[in-house]
Amino acid sequence: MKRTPHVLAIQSHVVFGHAGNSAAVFPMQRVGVNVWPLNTVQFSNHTQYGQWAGEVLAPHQIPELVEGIAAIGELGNCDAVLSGYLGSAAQGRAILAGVERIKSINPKALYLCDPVMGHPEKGCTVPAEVSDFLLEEAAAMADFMCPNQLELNSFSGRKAQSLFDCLAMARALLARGPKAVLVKHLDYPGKPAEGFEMLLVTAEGSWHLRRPLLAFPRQPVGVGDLTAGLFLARVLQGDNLVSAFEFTAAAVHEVMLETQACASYELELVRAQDRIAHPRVRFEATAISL
Ligand SMILES: Nc1ncnc2c1ncn2[C@@H]1O[C@H](COP(=O)(O)OP(=O)(O)O)[C@@H](O)[C@H]1O
Ligand SMILES: Cc1ncc(COP(=O)(O)O)c(C=O)c1O
Ligand SMILES: [Mg+2]
Repeated sequence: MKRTPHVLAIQSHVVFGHAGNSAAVFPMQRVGVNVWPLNTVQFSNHTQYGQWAGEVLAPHQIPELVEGIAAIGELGNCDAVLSGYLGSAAQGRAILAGVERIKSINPKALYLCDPVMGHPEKGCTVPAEVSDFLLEEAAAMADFMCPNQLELNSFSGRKAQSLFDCLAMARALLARGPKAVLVKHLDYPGKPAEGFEMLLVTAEGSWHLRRPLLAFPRQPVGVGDLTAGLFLARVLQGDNLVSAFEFTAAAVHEVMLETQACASYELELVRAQDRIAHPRVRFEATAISL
């Protein structure tokens, strides 16, 4: 029988709704992965509501929790680490120390870093020390990075001017160490208005994918976290990177369709669960080059 993969997922938790682990854990489980959620914050709701209650986990808790798992002899069963929103560079360094510890016991373990910097237009940004940390330190250790275009622009210090420019930026990030860069959401002048586009860049090649752009009165939050979690889950299930990319686009689109049909602001993950596991739609990634 095929072993069930295990993922240590280090990101935020919201009590109500879906963002961070609250957007990623259930879908990862639904596609067949055991998830160990390590919640970096516990907030009442995601921050786009403009108000929330709750607390940030003290940075020393991250190594303590990882050591606790080591102490019961289970850390070597960790197949991958997923990290999302970071409150500080210190929290990021604690995560990298955990990744290093896990890779020393299980050299095959993977690390996916979602370099969350928020959307300036959504009113959510991270301190400069966090973006420096992501580019200078996390990229060197990550097997996969999943920025959106705003995050990629921020790494590059300029705005992408074309699709090929996005590709060049993703390749520059790839050159810092990861095996693959998944750009979850492209944005460039001249992008067709009716499409939502993504990019996968590896040492072997680059692939572009377009799915329909759906209209929402308020953009749902947590889509990036869902995307990163599903991509990692499918890679751990044995998909090649292009198949995992195509699966992720389809499964996320199914969630967006269900969310739109329910006129919901929060992602309809429970209602869409069968379609997450078995998407009815399919989008083909097409190879592109510079
Ligand atoms: N098919 C779609 N149609 C319309 N909006 C979408 C679609 N897929 C994702 N989105 C929206 O696009 C943004 C996704 O951007 P991305 O950068 O991947 O993630 P996030 O902002 O969640 O980290 C979110 O605002 C999400 O609600
Ligand atoms: C607590 C929390 N975690 C994570 C996120 C990131 O979500 P997204 O996937 O939309 O980038 C947000 C966005 O507002 C948030 O409030
Ligand atoms: Mg995001």
